[in-house]
Amino acid sequence: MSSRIYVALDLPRLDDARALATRVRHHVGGLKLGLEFFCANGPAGVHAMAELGLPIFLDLKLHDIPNTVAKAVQSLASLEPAVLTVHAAGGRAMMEDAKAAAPTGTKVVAVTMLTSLDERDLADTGVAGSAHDHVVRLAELAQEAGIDGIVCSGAEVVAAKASWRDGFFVVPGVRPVNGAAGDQKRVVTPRQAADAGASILVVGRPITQADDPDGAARAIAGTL
Ligand SMILES: O=C(O)c1cc(=O)[nH]c(=O)n1[C@@H]1O[C@H](COP(=O)(O)O)[C@@H](O)[C@H]1O
Repeated sequence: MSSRIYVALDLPRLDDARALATRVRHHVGGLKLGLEFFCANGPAGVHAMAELGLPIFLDLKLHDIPNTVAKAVQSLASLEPAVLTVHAAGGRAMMEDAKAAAPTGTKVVAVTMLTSLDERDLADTGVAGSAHDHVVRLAELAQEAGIDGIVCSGAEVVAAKASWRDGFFVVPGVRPVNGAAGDQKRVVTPRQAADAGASILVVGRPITQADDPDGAARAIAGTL
């Protein structure tokens, strides 16, 4: 079985992203390309990374009116990403239209509550209640909208999965024991994410900023 670890290549330069991916490719199951990479390199950069032969997770976190998101998804369709993100806060119709516009082989997953936020941040945006309840509510909405899964922290996977057995659960905010959290607030270890039932673990800086990215990826894979 291929690794559940997707490395987040949050780098602006194509050459750097390609070099890093080439180093860690035997310890990861896919490559996640996000806003930083896409804004700098565009669709051509995604095509270039796809040549490495690993599944591409295109993390653009689309969030706009349904028509705009659907048209954006159509514009990305030729890239045929394995996974594509939208924001669950965009609502049911936006998620339905995103899924309808996506290629059949692309999993559309909705970001529920960013792992960089805690309950105080949630309150600041006018949302009362716990992170747990917020994620479970948005997971239900995503499921009703007919998309493939959600992005949430490892702490919420078990609860969200209880009513969505075949959902696809993406867990970022993953840190090895004693790893620096940085801007992430809801973190779990790779082992905790895997045990909770994550379909994919997204790991960025613990690999990309390591002195030995290859060794770091191998070590993380070895804990699963
Ligand atoms: O959608 C994501 O991938 C995502 C959602 C979320 O809630 N939190 C989150 O950190 N991410 C992404 O996951 C990656 C985490 O990177 P590191 O914190 O460096 O491991 C980044 O590329 C984020 O954009």
